[in-house]
Amino acid sequence: MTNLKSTNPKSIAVLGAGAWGSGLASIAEANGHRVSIWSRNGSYTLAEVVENADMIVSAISTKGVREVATQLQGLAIPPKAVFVTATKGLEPETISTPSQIWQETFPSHAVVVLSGPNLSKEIQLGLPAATVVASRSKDAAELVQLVFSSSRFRVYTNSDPLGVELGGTLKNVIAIASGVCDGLQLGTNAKAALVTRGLTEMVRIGNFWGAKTETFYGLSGLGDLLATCNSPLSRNYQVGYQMACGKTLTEILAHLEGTAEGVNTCQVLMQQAKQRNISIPITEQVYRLLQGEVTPRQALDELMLREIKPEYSY
Ligand SMILES: NC(=O)c1ccc[n+]([C@@H]2O[C@H](COP(=O)([O-])OP(=O)(O)OC[C@H]3O[C@@H](n4cnc5c(N)ncnc54)[C@H](O)[C@@H]3O)[C@@H](O)[C@H]2O)c1
Ligand SMILES: O=P(O)(O)OC[C@H](O)CO
Repeated sequence: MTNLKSTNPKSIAVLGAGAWGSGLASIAEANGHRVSIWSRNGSYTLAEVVENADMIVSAISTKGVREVATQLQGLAIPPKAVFVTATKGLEPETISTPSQIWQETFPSHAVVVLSGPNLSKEIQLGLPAATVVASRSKDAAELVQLVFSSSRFRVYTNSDPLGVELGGTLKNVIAIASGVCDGLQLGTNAKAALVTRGLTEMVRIGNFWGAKTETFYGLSGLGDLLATCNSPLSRNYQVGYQMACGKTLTEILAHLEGTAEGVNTCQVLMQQAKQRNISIPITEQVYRLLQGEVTPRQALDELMLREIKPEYSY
């Protein structure tokens, strides 16, 4: 059965040759598109890669997004090129999401967020997965949907780019907590409670910033939360798991393959929560753990012994 729509081959520039940039490049290439990849250490220049691009896909870690966007600003970008961002983080200085950085830098271009339960190692193995592409431009989201959809990668459109982007970003902190939960062997009940209350925390922060509640119950929120909180393939989960096993954050990060965005996201969220009086108790304990202020067991006790309260208080 093949009922996937197709589109003419497009020129796709992928920025970032890490795990996810390479994964997205492979999906687009397998769908017959012309893909060129740029990375800091690669042999092509940014100008060469974006020349004639129909789509510019960024899978750069948060820390490099503004720097690369600024470098691109001085280059000749095709006026109709669509920007796609797959980064899951927040810029500490501005609290901007990656899509906000791209939109601010390229105000006349459409920007699409691509986010979902997408552990790149599983996708490399050809295992089935689904994702979400979200934009204020329906046409741009539908174009990105066509470029990436395949029998192994099901792509849904969504009109809440902020909610989709925050789902992928905020779940990283809860994934660190889930790694701790498994590392301490706290059991399935504890994990269910943690992930469910983690989702409540994500909705609370997301609503504060203007994202829609229902987006967090979709693939880019709950979906990504389930994948990341249950898989040792997740780098964020690994940070928590290994801390629960007694390693220090410095030791873990020194050997971690790729980027665990949740470490920085947690700091940004805590600053915001303090300034704006938002209750994010799980994030607070992850923050204190990462800072070395509490042990994993003390963090657990702090959460369990909080003042008792009603379940819903968004
Ligand atoms: N790996 C996954 O399974 C996965 C899935 C979905 C989303 N993501 C998100 O995608 C982003 C990238 O993840 P990854 O796993 O590919 O990470 P990675 O560490 O493997 O790759 C990061 C890439 O960003 C580049 N980069 C970092 N700083 C830069 C700078 N200052 N200038 C230019 N380039 C810079 C690196 O060179 C590298 O190419 C993260 O935000 C992550 O949360 C990852
Ligand atoms: O390895 P992580 O923890 O960055 O998670 C990767 C993706 O975000 C999963 O969707």
